Amino acid sequence: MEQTELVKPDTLEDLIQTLHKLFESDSVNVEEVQSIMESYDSKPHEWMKYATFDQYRYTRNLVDEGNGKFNLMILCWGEGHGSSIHDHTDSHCFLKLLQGQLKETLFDWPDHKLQAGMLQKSQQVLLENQCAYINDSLGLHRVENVSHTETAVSLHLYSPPFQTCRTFDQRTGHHNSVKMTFWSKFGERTPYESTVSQENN
Ligand SMILES: N[C@@H](CS(=O)O)C(=O)O
Ligand SMILES: [Fe+2]
Repeated sequence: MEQTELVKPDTLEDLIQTLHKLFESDSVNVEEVQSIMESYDSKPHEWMKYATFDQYRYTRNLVDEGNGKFNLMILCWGEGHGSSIHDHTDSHCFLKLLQGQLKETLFDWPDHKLQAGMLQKSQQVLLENQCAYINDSLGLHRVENVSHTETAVSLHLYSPPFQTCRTFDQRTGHHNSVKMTFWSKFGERTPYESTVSQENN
């Protein structure tokens, strides 16, 4: 298989260009994508225009549509904001910290026969510039900004792109399908109508 030469991206723009190259082929090299995302040193002035916060829940801000191969977005987490336990609709999910810290808790898929609650299987704190990876075969996760004093900003890449996911009730293991929306796209606030059903948080 052809290997793309990996050069550390100096800017967010460089990173986006490299990601476009890496996703030209049909197979995704997870380690390669993870390491290129990790090697970008976050510089707030480069992503500031996408970083818009909501008082009540984390926001999803679309940065790039990756020629239809991936969605790249910036998520902004206020103090104490977190997601529900959720899946990633059979896509690859890369999650890089641009600012602050996030706690990621992993869960196994619930066992329908047992009808029991969901037990967490591991937990990690992601630090600035780190890049985590998950897909449905590794399990489900919940992501939280547990800080009471600091916000957090993360860069997420999903391939292929998806618009719905499933959220899970930790106590019962029951799930719901939820539509995922963007608070802003390419730096412009999304009109109100299309943001009303954001429910993964
Ligand atoms: N997967 C979630 C964010 S996270 O909690 O990983 C989302 O795209 O909204
Ligand atoms: Fe997630």
